[in-house]
Amino acid sequence: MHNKTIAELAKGLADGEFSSVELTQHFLGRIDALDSQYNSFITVTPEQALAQAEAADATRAAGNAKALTGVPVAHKDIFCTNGVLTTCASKMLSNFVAPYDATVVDKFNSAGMVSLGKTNMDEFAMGSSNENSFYGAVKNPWDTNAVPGGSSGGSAAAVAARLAPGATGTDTGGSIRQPAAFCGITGLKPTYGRVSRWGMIAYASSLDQGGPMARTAEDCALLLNEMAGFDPKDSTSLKKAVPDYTADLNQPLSGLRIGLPKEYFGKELSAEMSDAIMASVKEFEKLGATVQEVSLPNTMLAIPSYYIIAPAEASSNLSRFDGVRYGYRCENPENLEDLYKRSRGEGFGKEVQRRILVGTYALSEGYYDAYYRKAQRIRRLIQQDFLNAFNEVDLIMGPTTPTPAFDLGSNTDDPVQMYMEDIYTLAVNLAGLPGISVPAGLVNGRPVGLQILAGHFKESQLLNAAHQLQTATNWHQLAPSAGQ
Ligand SMILES: NC(=O)C[C@H](N)C(=O)O
Repeated sequence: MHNKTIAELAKGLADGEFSSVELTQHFLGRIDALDSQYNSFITVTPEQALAQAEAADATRAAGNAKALTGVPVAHKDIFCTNGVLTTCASKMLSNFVAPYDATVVDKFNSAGMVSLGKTNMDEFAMGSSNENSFYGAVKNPWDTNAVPGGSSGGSAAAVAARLAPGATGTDTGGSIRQPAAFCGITGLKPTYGRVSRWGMIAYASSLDQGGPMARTAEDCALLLNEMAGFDPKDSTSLKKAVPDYTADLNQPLSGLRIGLPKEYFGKELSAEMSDAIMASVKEFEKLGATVQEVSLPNTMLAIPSYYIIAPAEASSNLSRFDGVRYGYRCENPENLEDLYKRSRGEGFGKEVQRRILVGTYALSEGYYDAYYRKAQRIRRLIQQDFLNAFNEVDLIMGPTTPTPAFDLGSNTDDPVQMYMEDIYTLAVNLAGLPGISVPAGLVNGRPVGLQILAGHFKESQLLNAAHQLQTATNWHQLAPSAGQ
């Protein structure tokens, strides 16, 4: 059962091949038996999952099932879940039981879906390797010496190891796409404003966006159908009708214009990586697409710009964790200042503290113009680069990451090297665009991802291209031995 896609599971449920309770028990059993190897879950909720599964089976028996009723998934532990521990992988929130559901969680529940539990992540979504978790690093199911990517590393590892058929993720600078690439699954970052951020613990509010992670583009389309839509509780969610994302999956690709940014194929990309990506591009040519070079001249500025803007917003968002209202509180504070200092000093991990310091500095008087304002101006130029390119082509393609998954511990002493991992993903968030990472084969035995980008709100086009690739090739079916 665990090797079936969400589309196949939905069909199996509809055809009465198995019940949601059976399916849910099967995945809970796998988590129990296998997750000690990967550490992909922070919290597993078997009782709630089985209650939801029973309710789903009853709904189906009454003839009221919807498309994904009874399908189990996992939620990144950044989404608030009513009555369930919601930690953001931080000691700061290690005692926080959310009193309400995030809109995304609520939508999944209303669709009759089952939540297996909450997945591990980099603390407050800050990281590219899932090594910054208070609950310990997540291991890549393809090779437990390798990182799964971050920050949605638990979601990616759980899906790759077949512990859940799909999961939610969030992407501020690559956090869905990069772990999807490292774990050999498919992950979609929607257009900024497409999915509600309400109840998704804020990191950098002008960049954060939730999205689906699953094994196939078709499954991502099914999940996005349930996630997307206007939410009056999120002022940045957009009032725009949600199409059926599965409707265009089989559109032919003849005449599709693909742009390859020359900046994405520079010397930081190895020949093996480039060959893997070009093999996918060749498949699109066979499907009738044309390929041309495009330029995104400000690509290299995405890293310095993002790593000012994201920490600046984080320093403001994370000021709410003060040891007073909720979350971790230090023992025996001497006075209010001591309470703030020690609660935050003890409750936040190193990388989170680094970003709060960088962000506070960048926003401080005298430095604001030199850093924050400048970063925002660069952001505008980066967005313009994409708009110019999309005048010439329909989709942009390139690698999701410069390398396959690196070894655990290999970048932890060098934050700048870790930030460099995000070179191809950050600009997409700065521009608010949608992007998808799809499996594109293996390099040195570890998965690599092809990133496909489209104009604002063109998720259907991305999913169509990704699905056609997955119809013509079988890279998305490769499984780590753990998943067999
Ligand atoms: N949150 C993300 O999208 C990951 C990115 N590497 C960051 O640390 O900001």
